[in-house]
Amino acid sequence: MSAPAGVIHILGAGAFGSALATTFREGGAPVALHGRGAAPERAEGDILLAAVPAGATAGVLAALPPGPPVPLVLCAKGLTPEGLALQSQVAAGHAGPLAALTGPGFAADLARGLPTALTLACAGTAAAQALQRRLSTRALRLYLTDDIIGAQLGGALKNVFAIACGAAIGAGLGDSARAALMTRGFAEMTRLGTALGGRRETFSGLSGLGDLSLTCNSPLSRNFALGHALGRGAAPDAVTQEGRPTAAAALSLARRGGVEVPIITAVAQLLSREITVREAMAQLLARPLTTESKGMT
Ligand SMILES: NC(=O)c1ccc[n+]([C@@H]2O[C@H](COP(=O)([O-])OP(=O)(O)OC[C@H]3O[C@@H](n4cnc5c(N)ncnc54)[C@H](O)[C@@H]3O)[C@@H](O)[C@H]2O)c1
Ligand SMILES: O=P(O)(O)OC[C@H](O)CO
Repeated sequence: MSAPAGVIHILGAGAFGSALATTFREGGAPVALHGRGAAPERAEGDILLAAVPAGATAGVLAALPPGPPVPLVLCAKGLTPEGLALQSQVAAGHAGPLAALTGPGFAADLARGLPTALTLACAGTAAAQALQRRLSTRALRLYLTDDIIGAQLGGALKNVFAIACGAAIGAGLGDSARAALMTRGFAEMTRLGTALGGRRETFSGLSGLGDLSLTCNSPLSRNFALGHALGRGAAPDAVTQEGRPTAAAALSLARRGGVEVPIITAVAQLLSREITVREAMAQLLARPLTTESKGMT
C-alpha cells in the first residue's frame, strides 16, 4: 500500500488561495487553507503554497514554526522594492525545494473548474516532477520549467503592461494602441528579463506571453482594471495592486542594468502622478524611430 499523500497547506485565504484550495480538493488532495495569522505545523510529505500578495510573503514565511524541509511553492506575482526583488529571493532561506507557480490563470476561472494551464518553475527534476504530479488536476495542467527566475519575472512584469493596456483602453486610445503596448511590452519584458537572468524562451511561454495576453485583454485582471480606472481619470493612489510596487522595482532594476524600458518608465511615471495617460502615450510615440529587425541600421 502506498503512503497517504501529505497535506497541501495554502497560506493566504484570498481569491487565489481559495481558488487553489477548491481546485486541489476537487482533485482529491487533502488541503488546509490558512488565513491571516495562521502558522501551520507541517509533516513530511506536506507541501506549502504561499498565496499572499508579494509584499506579504516574507512576513508570512518568517511566522512559520520550524518544521521538516517540505517544498514551498510561491504563487505571488510581483517584485518587492526592498532589494529582494523576486519571491524566490525573499524565500531563499527556505530549507526545502523551492518552486514558483505562475502563468495565465484567474482565480475566478480556477474556482469554477475552468480549464487552465500554468507554469511550475522548479530547479531539480525529481522535486519538480513530484510537485507537478501532486498539483495537477483534470482542469489544471502544469508545465514544468527550471527557469525559476524567468518564470517569476514574466508573471511580475506583465502586471505593469496590463496597467498600460488598461490605461490606453480606459482613455479611449483604441485597440491598436493596446496591441502596440502588448507587443512592445513583450519586447521590453524579454529585454529586461534576460538581462536579469531569465531565459529568452521562458518569456514566450505561459508565464510570459501567456499571462501578458490574458491580463492585457481582460477586465477581470485587477491590474488592467487599475489602468482602466486611471485612463478614465481616477487618481493613481485610489487603487493599489501589485503592478504599482512592481513598476517601481522594475524601473530601478532596469536603470541599474542599463536596460531601456520605455513602457515601464511611463507606467511608473503615471502611477507617481508625474504624467497623464495621454502624456505617457505621447512620450512613447515621440521616441526616436527605430527598427524591429536585429542588425538593421
Ligand atoms: N486573483 C488571481 O486571479 C490571481 C491569479 C494568480 C496569481 N495571483 C497572485 O496571488 C497573490 C494573492 O492574490 P489574491 O488574488 O489571492 O489576493 P487577495 O487580496 O484576494 O488575497 C490576499 C490574501 O492574503 C492575505 N494577506 C494580505 N496581506 C497579508 C499579510 N501581511 N499577512 C498575512 N496575510 C496577508 C489577505 O488577508 C488575503 O487573504 C498575488 O500575488 C497575485 O498576483 C492571483
Ligand atoms: O488580477 P491580476 O491583474 O492580478 O491578474 C491575475 C493573474 O495574475 C492572471 O494570471
